[in-house]
Amino acid sequence: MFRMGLLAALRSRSKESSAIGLMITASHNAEPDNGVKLIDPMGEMLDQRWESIATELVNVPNSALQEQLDKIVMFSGANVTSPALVFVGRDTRPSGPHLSEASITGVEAYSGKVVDFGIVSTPMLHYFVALHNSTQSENEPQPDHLRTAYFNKLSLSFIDLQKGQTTSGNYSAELDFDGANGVGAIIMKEFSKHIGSKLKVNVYNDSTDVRGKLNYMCGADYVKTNQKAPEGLPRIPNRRCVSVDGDADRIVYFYTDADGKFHLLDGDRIATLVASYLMDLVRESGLSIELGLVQTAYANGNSTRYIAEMLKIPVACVSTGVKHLHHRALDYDIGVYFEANGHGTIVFSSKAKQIIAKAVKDEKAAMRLERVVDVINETVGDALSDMFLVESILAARGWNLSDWEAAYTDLPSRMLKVVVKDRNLVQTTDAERKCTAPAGLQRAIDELVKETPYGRAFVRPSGTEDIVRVYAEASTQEAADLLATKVAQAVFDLSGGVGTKPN
Ligand SMILES: CC(=O)N[C@H]1[C@@H](OP(=O)(O)O)O[C@H](CO)[C@@H](O)[C@@H]1O
Ligand SMILES: [Mg+2]
Repeated sequence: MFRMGLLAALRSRSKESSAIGLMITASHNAEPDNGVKLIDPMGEMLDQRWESIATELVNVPNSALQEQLDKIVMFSGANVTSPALVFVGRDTRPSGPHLSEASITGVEAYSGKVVDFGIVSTPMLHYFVALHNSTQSENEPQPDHLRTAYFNKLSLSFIDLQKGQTTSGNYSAELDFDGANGVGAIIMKEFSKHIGSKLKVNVYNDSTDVRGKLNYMCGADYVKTNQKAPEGLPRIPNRRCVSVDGDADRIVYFYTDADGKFHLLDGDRIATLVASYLMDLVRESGLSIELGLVQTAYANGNSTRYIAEMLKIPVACVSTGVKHLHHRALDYDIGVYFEANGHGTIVFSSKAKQIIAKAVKDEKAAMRLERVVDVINETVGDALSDMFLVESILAARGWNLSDWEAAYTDLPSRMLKVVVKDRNLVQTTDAERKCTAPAGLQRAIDELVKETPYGRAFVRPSGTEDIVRVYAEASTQEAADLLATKVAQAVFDLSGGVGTKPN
């Protein structure tokens, strides 16, 4: 953390002293885990070329630290005598204050200036960085002003989007919120003060309970991975529920029906809901704006078919990781991107924003489009901002969750992990949908998929854990489970599996 403080100060200097963000969080992972996310001046993720620089910097021995820093200075052309500014934030982990202190010490050791925001969500810090650099870069940073701007931006546009709703239909303005015992719960309670009666949000898993550990048996990742409701929420039949993750950049919706069956509405569902709504607004307002959607290979096959065949919206598939989705989404006038796990947002080109702003005077649909631009945190996926948008769309359509779910039926799927000696032995191409190494693995997968109706499967090395991930889908859950297991066995046999063979 200390060295990431140094690096953030250096990065600021390499970017004309713009503010750089340093967020201490391990997101959806277990409470004892830790991590750090660096944020570039426009609020985007750290430039990919700096990822390896960061990795090298944390791994050199103390004796080589200065020399390594000098190398980065040379590479980046940073002027070491110019000012540096770093915005620091952290999630609610018990390790946070200590790690935050270490990173602040790093920035200050390199004569950088720190603004410490304390506990914030990851998307908030992204937004603060972007807003400061784009509007206030000449002035002293104003933390309170930035915070207020964030809450106002989202809540005022949400309130506006709720105005003039004619019919509520099956929509009810109340939901149960699983805060994962993290910062999402704190932020949601703050928002409730701003949005008042527009939406009643019952916040659970807000870590007031001493047993409430971050992400433990709750949160968006738990719900998505286990395909079941989190602990800590009442089981009210058909109640609309949401779960966010530990740093509130992911969100999924779910409900339990009257028969006790669990229904998940994940990132794919949010993407299709948002894209179809935006498409309607664009068509209604007659604007010439090109809309596109970006997914990864983990998107359910039926969501992709629905987007391409029913919505007739162009859909692209890219490698896992938000940085890839975000980058590709920038190719469209309006780019909607979501990972199946619920991390995503919308990006609007400046051309799209101009066209919308011009049309606002005489077009109701354009006016709503403009409000959508405002309710969205374009810098990165933001659970709260995404929730406000989904709520506005459900209200406008008069939908409950089963109305939303009726658009298409998910194909049953299964995800497995395989521990191997060296995950880098597995190499992929075609947005990770095919593997090129080890020899014979792709042929084995192809054979297994051929035997499975509606079968699809792929494997890839995780970018965040030392494992190979297996994904399979098929027309039935049994078939998806079987396909995933057989593919996992092939990975185990051909890529140096460790421990017991998947069964
Ligand atoms: C299948 C899956 O959910 N993978 C996650 C996970 O990446 P892996 O590279 O699969 O470990 O963590 C990433 C960071 O949170 C997230 O962007 C991504 O979607
Ligand atoms: Mg997260």
